[in-house]
Amino acid sequence: MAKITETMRKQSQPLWESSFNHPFIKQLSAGSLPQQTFRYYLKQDRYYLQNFADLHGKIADQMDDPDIKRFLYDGAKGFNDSEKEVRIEFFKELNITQQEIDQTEIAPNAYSYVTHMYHELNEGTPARAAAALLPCYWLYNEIGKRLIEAGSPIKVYQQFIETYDSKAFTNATARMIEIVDKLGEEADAQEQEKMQTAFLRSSFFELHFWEMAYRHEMW
Ligand SMILES: Cc1ncc(C[n+]2csc(CCO)c2C)c(N)n1
Repeated sequence: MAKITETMRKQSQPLWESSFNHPFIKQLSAGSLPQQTFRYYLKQDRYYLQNFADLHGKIADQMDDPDIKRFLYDGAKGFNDSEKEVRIEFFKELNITQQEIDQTEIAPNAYSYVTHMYHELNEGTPARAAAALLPCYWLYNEIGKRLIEAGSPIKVYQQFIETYDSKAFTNATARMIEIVDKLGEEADAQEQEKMQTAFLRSSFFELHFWEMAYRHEMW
């Protein structure tokens, strides 16, 4: 039988293709993405990343397998240390002040995405929540791999691309795929379908995250 992540990846292909071809990504690579748009993205992504780390911990609490537990706890912590450091650097380079951060309200799509992930955990199961986390790793890794060759003429955009093509990040993505496959094997057919839906919805919110930033979406 096909691995559950193979099915998920196939089902989400049209959404992922739209992410690869989104003007945000095309312009990030070409260097023509307005800095204001990238600033907007970073400020919104801050909310996302905080909640993403928090969710890793909450899902880990509910996992039985000690290796999976450790990976997820490390993921929550690893984000706090390394990815956050990169972001703090971006904030400095783009003069995003603490005051500006404090004054930024979470935008509709970021709110919906985060709410979706908590819903999968709180009203669903840890396996569905883990499936909801996976596009975050996997889509960004595929974007990183696609963009790395051409790179970007803008320094911060280039740094952004490099973050997601790194060996450490590629390994973390592979491990997260393995985890979701294992949880899929342990699930019955109905639960597998719910995991697939959780993955597909996150893929939708990933696509709309670019669109949200591109349009500077507001309530
Ligand atoms: C909307 C959105 N989706 C995915 C990522 C990428 N990302 C965020 S945390 C993490 C895991 C480990 O660092 C990854 C891959 C992002 N930044 N913003």
